[in-house]
Amino acid sequence: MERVKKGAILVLSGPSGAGKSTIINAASGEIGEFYFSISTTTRKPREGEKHGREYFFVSKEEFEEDIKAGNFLEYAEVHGNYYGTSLKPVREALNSGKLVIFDIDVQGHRLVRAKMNDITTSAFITPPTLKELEKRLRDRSTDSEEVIKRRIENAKEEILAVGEYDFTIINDTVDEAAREFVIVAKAARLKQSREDEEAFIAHWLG
Ligand SMILES: Nc1nc2c(ncn2[C@@H]2O[C@H](COP(=O)(O)OP(=O)(O)O)[C@@H](O)[C@H]2O)c(=O)[nH]1
Ligand SMILES: Nc1ncnc2c1ncn2[C@@H]1O[C@H](COP(=O)(O)OP(=O)(O)O)[C@@H](O)[C@H]1O
Repeated sequence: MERVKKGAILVLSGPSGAGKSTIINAASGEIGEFYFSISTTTRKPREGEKHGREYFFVSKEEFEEDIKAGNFLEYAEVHGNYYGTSLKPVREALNSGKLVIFDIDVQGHRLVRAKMNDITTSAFITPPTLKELEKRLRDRSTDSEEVIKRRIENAKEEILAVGEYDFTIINDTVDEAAREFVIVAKAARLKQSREDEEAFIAHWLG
């Protein structure tokens, strides 16, 4: 009997400006094949963002339709907007044995844990200090001062959830944080096939 391979999940969370996108991009060539879950959001696109690449940008009404239809694996309100993970593509990627990477907030992480704990690995990423986070958010120049202030206030809450994650990555330099992310992704892959424990045992027994 062939050992059936099923996918695994890697959740990356951290405050706005932590470096989640930067680290995933920097490490993407080193972590083998993976599926990045593109979320749906009611946030307005930033300059340079493309529908279907960073996010699926929808109206509040469309998002609420999707909630009603049961289309989301999880969703949450973050910094005053809705963000959600569509169930269908994630299910397909997991069924084909892929590592699925989520960039979602601490509420989303709790929901994924509640549903798929046995195949989930998680990492919380943060700059070394709140002060450095503020500096990076301002230097990124993608958000208004009002939006930045809100995100900094939320960061003070989000950091309290750091202990809920398997790993913490301190994003001091991009190179080092990306190297650590590669190790975390390898660890996440070790949870592949855990769903199929019974099939594995049957195969092992011969
Ligand atoms: N729960 C949940 N959170 C999400 C999802 N997509 C993105 N987020 C989180 O929403 C927050 C804001 O994301 P974004 O507006 O892109 O800002 P950024 O973190 O500054 O790049 C981040 O903490 C993301 O991790 C999702 O599908 N579900
Ligand atoms: N190690 C680092 N040192 C300095 N700047 C960084 C570092 N990592 C990321 N940045 C910068 O900080 C900003 C926030 O990073 P980003 O990846 O957009 O964060 P997130 O996706 O978590 O919101 C970006 O302008 C990015 O270029």
